[in-house]
Amino acid sequence: MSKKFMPTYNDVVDASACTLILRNFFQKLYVNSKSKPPESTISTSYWPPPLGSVLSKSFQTLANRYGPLMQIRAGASTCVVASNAAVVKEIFKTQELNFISRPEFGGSEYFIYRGSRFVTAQYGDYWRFMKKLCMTRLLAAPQLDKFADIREEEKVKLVESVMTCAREGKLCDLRKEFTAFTNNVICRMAMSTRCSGPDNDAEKVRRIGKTCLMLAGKLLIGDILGPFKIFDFSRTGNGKKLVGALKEYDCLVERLIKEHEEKAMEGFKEGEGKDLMDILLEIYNDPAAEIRISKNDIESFLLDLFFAGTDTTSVALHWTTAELISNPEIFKKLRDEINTVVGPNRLVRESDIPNLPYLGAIIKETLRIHPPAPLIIRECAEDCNVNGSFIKARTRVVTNVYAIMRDPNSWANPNEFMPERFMEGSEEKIGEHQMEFKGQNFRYLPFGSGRRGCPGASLAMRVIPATIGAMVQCFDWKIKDGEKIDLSPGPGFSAEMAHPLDPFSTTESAWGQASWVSLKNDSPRHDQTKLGIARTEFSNWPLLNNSEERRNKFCNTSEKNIRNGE
Ligand code: HEM
Repeated sequence: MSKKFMPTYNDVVDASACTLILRNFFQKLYVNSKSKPPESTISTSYWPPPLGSVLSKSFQTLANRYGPLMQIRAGASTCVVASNAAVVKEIFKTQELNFISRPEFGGSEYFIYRGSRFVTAQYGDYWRFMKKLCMTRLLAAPQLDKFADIREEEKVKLVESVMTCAREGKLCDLRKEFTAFTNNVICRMAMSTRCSGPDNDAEKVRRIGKTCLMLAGKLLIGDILGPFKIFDFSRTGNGKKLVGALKEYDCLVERLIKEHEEKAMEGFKEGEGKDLMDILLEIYNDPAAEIRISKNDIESFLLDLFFAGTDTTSVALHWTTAELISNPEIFKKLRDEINTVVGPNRLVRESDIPNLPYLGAIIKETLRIHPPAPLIIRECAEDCNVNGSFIKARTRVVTNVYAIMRDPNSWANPNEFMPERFMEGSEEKIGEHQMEFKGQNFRYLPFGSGRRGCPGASLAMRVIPATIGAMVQCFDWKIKDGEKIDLSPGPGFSAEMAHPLDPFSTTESAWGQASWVSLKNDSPRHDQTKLGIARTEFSNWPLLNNSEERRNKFCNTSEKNIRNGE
């Protein structure tokens, strides 16, 4: 029952010359394929590459037509897409070991750390050793507890930075603030660096990471284009740039490793915490370690943590803020909960999270409706059958988490933001599995599932609620009358908002209403800290559809700020 799909190009937003070439290509492919026998019993569709469309949404639309397990061919690539809880249970649980590896992504040929990368490592001794290390030491609760001060300090700095913008009448670009915050948290935990100081190493890591992700994304599209790789200029342009960025990272981290080794030789002072690089170097130097890791492994692993942990967390913060601004009654209910449990004299702490169920429900609902990793990619090790359909060894299998967490068969009003569904006693009878993040409830998978699931879930579930709680305590957010925040997801693989919250501005009169209290914090480091807790009115910039108009507006304002010496 193999169905064929004639691609329509309505999905393709960028109607460029390239699209015309691709249209011819896909028409030919479609015609040619008519005479070929189907390779499997899975419904097959031939699909244009992702130029401008939201991949997870497009896959969801195709799944409505072709079923919860379908095969998609785009250019030289074939992949199988799973889109409902029952099918995914078979992949993630019943046949877990067969689907535990990840394929190498586009551009991996350019990765100087090839062979030692963790996120794309094949299931084997190295991956098992590193995963166990993550779960039992590096990202386990006792180690996360040791880093609690770092996260607390960075959260206060974030709040202060947004507040400074408000106080000085500057624009506040929330997306940048959240990215710098998550970047600082992970860089400080991993290698004791942050975006400050003369070297500004964390900022360098952020910039390099961003470049690598952008280039790897382009190369991935090159992968999909197959015969049209030539138009991607990857071999001459993006590939070289990627190698360049990775070499820059290599130099930076090698220096940091040297500094860490020198520090270890001197010996740690009492009470001085070890960061992840210190722990990894200990394992590197341990002759009895189960697996001997190299310095290359350490560098590559830290880059993976950075890739996997920074954007996902900041995107979740961004989406949660957008939903709270769009839903003032939910915002008010949350602030009431925080006022009752935490009070007005200190910021929400991670230890408060268990006592703030509505805050927890809001974060869970955000991760359901706007998953920061909407498509999970694995690879099938051996020929097998899933849901009665044959899947060939080495096939890429994409789990469409976005579609699963918006499946009307699993969720009431799936496209509505309703945190109440995650509260105890909810009529949705979500069940206790829903309350944890190991992905054993196969209709709720923001962090994936099983042994290959996200090792950073506990960290994310400490950082996101505490940060959102503090932001809700400190700021009032308002949209200009009659305007709405555009909650559409961004194109391609991205999980970001298509139209990020524009830079915010605040008015004098609103600032005049600010009330001040001092921040009381048990941690001795915060004794001296005075923080203004302000009920500040931020007005969202008009959401302009025209990107030229958006750019002009932003540039004009920046220029004005520069002229004013800000
Ligand atoms: C809201 C935040 C986050 C979300 C939604 C998220 C989501 C995910 C998902 C869906 C996967 C794939 C799981 C699978 O294949 O089943 C994953 C893998 C991974 N995540 Fe996260 N993640 C987040 C934060 C973090 C953080 C903070 C870190 C670490 C600092 C991290 C580190 C990783 C790593 C290393 C992997 C690869 C694991 C492996 O291949 O075995 N993530 N994450």
